[in-house]
Amino acid sequence: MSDIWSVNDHLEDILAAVKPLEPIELQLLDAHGCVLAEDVTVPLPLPPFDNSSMDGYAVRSADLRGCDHSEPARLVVTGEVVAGTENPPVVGPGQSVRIMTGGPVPQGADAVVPVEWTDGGSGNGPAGTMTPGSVAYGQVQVFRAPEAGQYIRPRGSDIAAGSTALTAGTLIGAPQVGLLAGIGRAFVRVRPRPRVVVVSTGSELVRPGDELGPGRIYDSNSFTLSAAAKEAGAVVYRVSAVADDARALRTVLEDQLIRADLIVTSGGVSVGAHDVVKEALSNLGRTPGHVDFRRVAMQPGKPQGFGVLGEARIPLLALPGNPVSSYVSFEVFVRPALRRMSGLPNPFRPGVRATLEADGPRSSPHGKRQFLRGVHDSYRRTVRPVGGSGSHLTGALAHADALIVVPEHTTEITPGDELDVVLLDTPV
Ligand SMILES: Nc1nc2c(c(=O)[nH]1)N[C@H]1C(S)=C(S)[C@@H](COP(=O)(O)OP(=O)(O)OC[C@H]3O[C@@H](n4cnc5c(N)ncnc54)[C@H](O)[C@@H]3O)O[C@H]1N2
Ligand code: MOO
Repeated sequence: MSDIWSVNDHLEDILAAVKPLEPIELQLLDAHGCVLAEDVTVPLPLPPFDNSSMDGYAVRSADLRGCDHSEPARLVVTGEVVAGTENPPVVGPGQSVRIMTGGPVPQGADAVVPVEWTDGGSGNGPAGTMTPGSVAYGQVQVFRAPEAGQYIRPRGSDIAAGSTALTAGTLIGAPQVGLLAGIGRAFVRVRPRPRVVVVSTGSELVRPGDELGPGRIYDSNSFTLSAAAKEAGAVVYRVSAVADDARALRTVLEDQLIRADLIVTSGGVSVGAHDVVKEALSNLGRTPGHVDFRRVAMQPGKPQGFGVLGEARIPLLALPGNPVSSYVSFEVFVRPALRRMSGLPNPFRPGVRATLEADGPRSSPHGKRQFLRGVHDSYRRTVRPVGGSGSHLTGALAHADALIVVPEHTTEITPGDELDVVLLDTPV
C-alpha cells in the first residue's frame, strides 16, 4: 500500500476524475431532481395578459370615486368573464363586467371590485359570495371604490418575456418544474441522473429474507449504499453479494460496466488474506483500467480503493466492509462524486457548526479525521454523539441524523466544543 492519504487529497483525486454527465433532453417530470444544462429563457410574459386576482366586477375606477355604504354606486352589468374567456366584452362608462379570478380584464376596465364590496347584483346589502349559477346581467351596487389597477395582475408582472427563468446548474425541484410548465416547456435539457452499480463482497453475506447459517451475516451494506445513492439522486442497480472469489468478482464488474456511470463496492479492501476487491482490482489483467488501494487518514473508513474500469473508464470506488465505514465513506467520497456527475456546481452537503453536548470528553485518533455519528438540534445548535466510534455500530448509525467532524489534529473533544457537523438526509 502507498503512503497514507489525507481525506482532502483522496476526495480531490476522485473529484478530478469524475465529470458532469453529458446533457440529454428529458420530459419535464423525468427531469425532476436533475440539474438544468441550459439557461431557460421565458418565451412569453407571465401572466400572458392582465387578469383579475379576485372574483368580482371589472370596472372603470373613475365611475366609483366616492361611493360608500351610504351612497353606493350603481353599474350596469353587461356580461361575464371567466378564466379562459377569449373575447371579453368591453366595459364602457357606467358599466361593469362580472369577472372570476384569472379572467382576462376587459378593455375599458382598470380595476376589479371584489364581490364582497358589492351586492352581487342582488339588490340587497353587501354580498358574501356570488350566487352559484346566477346570471351576470342587470345592475350591481358597489359600496367601496377601488384604486385604479387594484386587484389586477398585470401582464408580465410575474416574469417578463425574454428574461432568464432558470440558469444552467439549477437543481430542478417542484417549484422549478412548475415554472417550466408555466412557460410551456414540455422538455428540458438536463444532466441525467448518474447510474450507480452497487456490489457488496464477502462469502459470509446472506440476502435479507434468506436463512442465516452459522458464521453468516445479512448483507446490509449493499442496501445502505443503494439507498444512500438513491437519496443522492442516482439511479441504482444493486447486485447480489459476490463471494470472495477474485475471478468471479472481476467477471461481475465487467458485466456491470455497460449500465454504470459509477461503480461502488463494499468490503475486501483491507489487509486480510481474502480481501477480494483488492485482489481482483489491484491487478486487472486484460481488463482496461487501474484501481489504486490506499489508506486514508480518517476513522472510520481508512482502507479505500479508487480508480477507473473498462474502455469507458468508469469510476470505481471500493469502500471498506465495516457497515459504518462504508456508509461514512459513501457520504465523504461517493456522494460528492455523484453530485458532481449530476452537474451540481457545489457537490457538498451544507455544513453547520454546533456545540458538542456529551457526558464527558471523548478521544479521537491523532492524525485522522474522525466522523462520529450524532443527533443535531437545529434550534439549540447542539450536537450529541450517538453510540461509540466502533465501525460495526449500525444500531446507533440508524439513530443519527448528522456526522460530527473531529479534525485531524484534535485528540480529544469535550462538551462545549464547537465542531463542524454534516447534516444527513432525514427520510420523510
Ligand atoms: N490487520 C488489519 N486488519 C484490519 C485493518 C487494518 O488496518 N489491519 N483495517 C480495519 C478496518 S479500519 C476496516 S474498515 C476493515 C475493512 O475491511 P474490508 O474492507 O476488507 O472489509 P471486510 O473484511 O470484507 O468486512 C469487514 C467487516 O464488515 C462486515 N461486512 C462486510 N460486508 C458487509 C455487508 N455487505 N453487510 C454487512 N456487513 C458487512 C464483515 O462481515 C466484517 O465484519 O478492516 C479492518 N481490519
Ligand atoms: O476504517 Mo475502519 O473503517 O476504521 O473501521
